[in-house]
Amino acid sequence: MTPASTAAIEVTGVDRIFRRRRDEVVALRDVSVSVAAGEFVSLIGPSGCGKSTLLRLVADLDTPTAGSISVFGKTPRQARRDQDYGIAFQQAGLLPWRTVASNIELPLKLHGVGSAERRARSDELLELVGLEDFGKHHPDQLSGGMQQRVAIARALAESPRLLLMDEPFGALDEITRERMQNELVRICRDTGAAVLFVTHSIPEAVFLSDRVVVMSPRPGRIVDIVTAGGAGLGSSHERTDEVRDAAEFFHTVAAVREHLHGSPVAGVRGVESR
Ligand SMILES: Nc1ncnc2c1ncn2[C@@H]1O[C@H](COP(=O)(O)OP(=O)(O)OP(=O)(O)O)[C@@H](O)[C@H]1O
Repeated sequence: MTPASTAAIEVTGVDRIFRRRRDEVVALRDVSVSVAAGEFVSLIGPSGCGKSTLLRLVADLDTPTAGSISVFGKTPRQARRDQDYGIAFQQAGLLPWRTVASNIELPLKLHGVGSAERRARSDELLELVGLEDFGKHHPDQLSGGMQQRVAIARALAESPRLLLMDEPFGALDEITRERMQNELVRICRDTGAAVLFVTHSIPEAVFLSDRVVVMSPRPGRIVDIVTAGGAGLGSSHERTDEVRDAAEFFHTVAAVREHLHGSPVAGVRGVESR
């Protein structure tokens, strides 16, 4: 049993260098960051700064050139075997020939869970993401936002303590996107899952996160970590639509924006300079 104090993710001194013949791309250089159990952390930075690379390393889809990564105190490989995390990426990635319910049940089926238990779990998850009437539909009968909710339900199927999400709402219109953000806040509050979330949207990162990790390009490094809670926005589990109109929200968005553009804001609460 992992002690509750064990971090969900611990990344220490990680480099990822892609080498091909004489070319070398330093995608990540000396990256250290942790995500506590139940914490919501976003990665934000310009295109090509290594956000997806970092997420892929945590998900055991790639290995670091240097440094170490642990997930609940285990190697990423062991965490993957133990189904400690669920993954949701930008494209919902649903199988079109399967119904919504059987898409959600797929990870359980692959791990040998019996059909009655699978059905009970998919009913529960469909309700959680507000799609209880759509289990028998096929993905192409759903809107983009509904498909994303199915993908999130599938990522939650094995009750992971951690979600790895790479721009899951990037393809959605603004209204659906805000609705999905509200849903994700509720789901995280209900399940207590930690999240490592990649996004290009500063307001999305600030709305969802306890901390926003700001990265710089070439080589990808962490330049700042903005603590949204420390900036007066409270825990990520308590965010409601009213937060979007709060002065603290605009102030924190401005702080992240200025750090992205490389000029730290003097006197901003909750900003850890690195
Ligand atoms: N398999 C690979 N082989 C070679 N270079 C790669 C590979 N994967 C990523 N890179 C390079 O590593 C750098 C970081 O890429 P990555 O996809 O992590 O960036 P990102 O911040 O997620 O970008 P975006 O915001 O555009 O999705 C880029 O320069 C990219 O070209």
